[in-house]
Amino acid sequence: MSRIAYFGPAGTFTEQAARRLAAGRELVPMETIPAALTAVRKGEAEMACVPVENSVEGPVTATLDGLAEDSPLVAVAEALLPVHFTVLTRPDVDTIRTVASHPHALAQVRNWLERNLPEATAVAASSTAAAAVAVCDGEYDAAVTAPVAAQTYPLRVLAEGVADVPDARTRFLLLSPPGPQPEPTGADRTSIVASTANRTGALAELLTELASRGINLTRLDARPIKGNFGFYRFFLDFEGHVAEARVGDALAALKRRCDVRFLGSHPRADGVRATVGATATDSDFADATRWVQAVRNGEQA
Ligand SMILES: O=C(O)C(=O)Cc1ccccc1
Repeated sequence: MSRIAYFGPAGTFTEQAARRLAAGRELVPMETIPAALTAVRKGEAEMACVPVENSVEGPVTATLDGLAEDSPLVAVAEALLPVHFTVLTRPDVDTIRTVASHPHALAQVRNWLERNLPEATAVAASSTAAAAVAVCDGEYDAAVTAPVAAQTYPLRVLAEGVADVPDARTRFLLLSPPGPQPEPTGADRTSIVASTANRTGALAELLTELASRGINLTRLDARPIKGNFGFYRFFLDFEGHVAEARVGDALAALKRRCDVRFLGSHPRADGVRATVGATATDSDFADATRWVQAVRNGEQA
């Protein structure tokens, strides 16, 4: 059976996403996001499941950096999970002085903590489930976790359904080494990372390549290139699939301009169909290519 490495330990939100994306496969928890990616790069797992962005806190930077560096991995599927939290404590604790969780989780329950546990100090843990493990071990008094952690660890539920922003969601990716793409569905997302020269208009030119081909951008993040202060990589997600003419044409144009790494084309979890700009359909591109060929052959002008 193929192994799927996921950002663990058991009881993380990512485990729930991995169960949805890779049902029936062997799921192997990894302590960190880089460790999950490394397991795939070393061939110890076939794929990895990791969080990539959150509707409240934005990008998961360990995932973005991990995708830009080292050997390429591509996203073949994504899951979108609603994120509300459970607060767990040991049955013997009566005063909560410390609350641990993943920084993204702490950021999403800040108001709740201020109102309900104003005396408690928030402590960052590597994941929500790692915080639960630390509470079991007596390191901290409470953990902000995924609901499933209440079934995974012998802890007492202090509060459920905790979320400062009611409709918060996190998107997760299933990553594999480069290989055949999932088939286009009409509701796909393509992701790339581009490093441009640091000069006037460089980013605007990249965006224009997409806009002029009728491609709708869904996310843009900048991350510093480490060891090179003031220089950035740009992570771009946009509607469409590499198999579609407008996307292939845009990727070729970007490749001529700068350093580009393809991070995959896969169906969107929300099923939102791509809006294709007028004159940017596959048949528009095919007609134009045929005309150029005919001109070259001296058959048309
Ligand atoms: O720590 C977890 O459970 C994760 O899977 C990462 C995470 C943290 C906070 C919200 C969503 C995902």
